[in-house]
Amino acid sequence: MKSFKRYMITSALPYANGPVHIGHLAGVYIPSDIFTRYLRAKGVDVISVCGSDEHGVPITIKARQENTTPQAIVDKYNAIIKESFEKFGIAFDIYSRTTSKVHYETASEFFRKLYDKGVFIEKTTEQYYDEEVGQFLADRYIMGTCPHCGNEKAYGDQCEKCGTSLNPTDLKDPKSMLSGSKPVLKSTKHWFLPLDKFQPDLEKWILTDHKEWKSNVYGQCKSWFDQGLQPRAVSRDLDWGVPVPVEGAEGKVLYVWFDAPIGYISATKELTPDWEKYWKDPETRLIHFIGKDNIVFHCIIFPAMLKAEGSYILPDNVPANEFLNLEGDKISTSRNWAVWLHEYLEEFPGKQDVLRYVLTANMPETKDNDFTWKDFQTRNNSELVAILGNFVNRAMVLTKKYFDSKVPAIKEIDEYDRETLAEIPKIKQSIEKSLDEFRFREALKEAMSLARLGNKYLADTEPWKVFKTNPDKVATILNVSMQITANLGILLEPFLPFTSEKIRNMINYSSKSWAEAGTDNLLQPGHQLNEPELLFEKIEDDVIEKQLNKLRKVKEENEKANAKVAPPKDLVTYDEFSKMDIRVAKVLEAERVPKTQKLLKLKIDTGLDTRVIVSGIAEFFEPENLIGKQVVVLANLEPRKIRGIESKGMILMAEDIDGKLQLVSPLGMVSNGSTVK
Ligand SMILES: Nc1ncnc2c1ncn2[C@@H]1O[C@H](COP(=O)(O)OP(=O)(O)OP(=O)(O)O)[C@@H](O)[C@H]1O
Ligand SMILES: [Zn+2]
Repeated sequence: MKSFKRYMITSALPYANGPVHIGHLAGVYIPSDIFTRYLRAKGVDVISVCGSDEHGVPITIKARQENTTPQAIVDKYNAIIKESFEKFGIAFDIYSRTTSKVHYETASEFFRKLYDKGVFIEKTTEQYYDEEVGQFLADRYIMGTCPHCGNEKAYGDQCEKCGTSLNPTDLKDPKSMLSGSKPVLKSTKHWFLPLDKFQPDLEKWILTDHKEWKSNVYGQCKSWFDQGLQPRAVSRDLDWGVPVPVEGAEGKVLYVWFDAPIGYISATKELTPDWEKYWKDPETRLIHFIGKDNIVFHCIIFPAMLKAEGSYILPDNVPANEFLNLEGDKISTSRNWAVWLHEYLEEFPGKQDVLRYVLTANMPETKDNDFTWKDFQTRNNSELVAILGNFVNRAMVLTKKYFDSKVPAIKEIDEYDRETLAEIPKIKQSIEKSLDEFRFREALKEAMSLARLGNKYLADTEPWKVFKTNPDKVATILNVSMQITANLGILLEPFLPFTSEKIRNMINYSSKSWAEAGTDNLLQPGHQLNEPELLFEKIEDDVIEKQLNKLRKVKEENEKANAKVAPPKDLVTYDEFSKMDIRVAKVLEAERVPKTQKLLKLKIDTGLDTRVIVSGIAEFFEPENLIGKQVVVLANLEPRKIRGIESKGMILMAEDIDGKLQLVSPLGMVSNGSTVK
């Protein structure tokens, strides 16, 4: 790898329309923090910046909903987010915000420079305009009927029911969300960044020159290139954001994804007058930490902007993570399905490192991953308490008991002691190798293997049994144990900064310099230790149960909020109803239709005959559980071929509001073929 003089680390700017949750930490801020702390411990010249992303439409919508101003919304969440990061030890050099004065100037100048160089394409397009309010409507401000699925609450950019991405003009019966009126099309001018022109350069830069990037990142970039890059509008008709700094752009602001990444530069500018060195000197290694939904912005759009500007370096790596889920469901701010950091801090005071540990151990590095409270408890109790905490505590307490808290000198040393000490530099090396490759889970595992080593060493050597007969042996054992403890104090620092500090305080060794770790004589004989202190405590079942109950409540509330009974249908005559031949039938055989997810093939006895019905219920029933059950069927439905199988009739089901199906069956025994009327 090319060697660099300094590092510029950025972490995705959290969007200031809500607090931060465990997904944010696991996806972006913990990896960024581990990496930064590691570099600092090595004495590398590094700056790490972040800040709140405070523009864009969702913030204006939230302000409108809460009857307040966008500024009030971002002030509130910026403060909460900033404090959560500080308390979790996420050690940015600066946490800024995109509403800062420096940012307005920087983003404005950046746009202006590209404009003056003639980079942009100017295009006039037709866009929806709300005549009552006198404002162009952002895609998210338009609601209408989805042309694909008929959902009446589809947005101008996407139908959240069927997932199709839309243009506002695709919607049937569009309505302005500002006034409820029908919007009209009106022409408006915008500036587009011609990404297609940058494609050859970007493609070579990533696909040829950065084959070492994580495969999830590389793969996503490749698929963007394969589709072919298109010009992208970088301005919006909106009154919240950085005004487009050119004539004739009144009422227009920079697109939030044009403005946000420039926030990294502005934050650096606020931090140091030396900022240009970190952004423009090719000897700086620029690294963006982000989650997977931000890949295109950091690997394609922002680099295109930087290239167009001309004086900036491009990122050397973008080690994006996949997503963290919570108890099997996608984390969601709007559905309150999250573990919020500010709440965790109140409910688990002093346990920041436990969460840091669990989130690192489960980091969604190569695929989406799940956070569960049960796993949180297990990792705390059987790893942090039983291994790391137990080892350090034993080493400290025994040294206090036998040697008055002074590190004893090695007297006699055997093969096992030597082998144990020889592991220390090896473990340090593997941690480094993993960190250098952004494999944080692996790195943490290696660091913990040092604690495991110590724990096993003490269990095997049993100094508490040996002291009476051979105190010299015990001196050696505890010297070895204290060397391991001291190494843990340094090597754990990037991962568990609070615990590492506690260890270093206990052993009276303040340096966390990475260079010092990896040796077997960090603590000299006679070195005075401080009082032992417990590092972790057991987490009991009731604590976990409380968290699970909290989530259950959220689920129930969401279900209630979404509960919607299907609308009534038109009236039918008795004649129409009586045409339906509805019968009780018994399931004789049931099997899955091969190569399908949803279909079951059922053989049933209708009393009239034995026949086959294909039913789309495989997601809800195991075939063997249906056999022998009485069901209700519409017997005279026209036969239909499904997957080559003739299906005669339909099994009736009750569909719950969440889409789950239940069989309909007579309450008492009746014979097959009984009619339902
Ligand atoms: N569940 C998650 N797992 C991993 N990374 C995440 C997760 N949620 C958000 N991120 C990442 O955190 C960074 C900041 O997120 P941002 O504030 O933009 O929120 P978001 O993606 O809108 O999330 P949310 O909808 O939950 O608020 C982004 O890089 C994003 O990819
Ligand atoms: Zn739809």
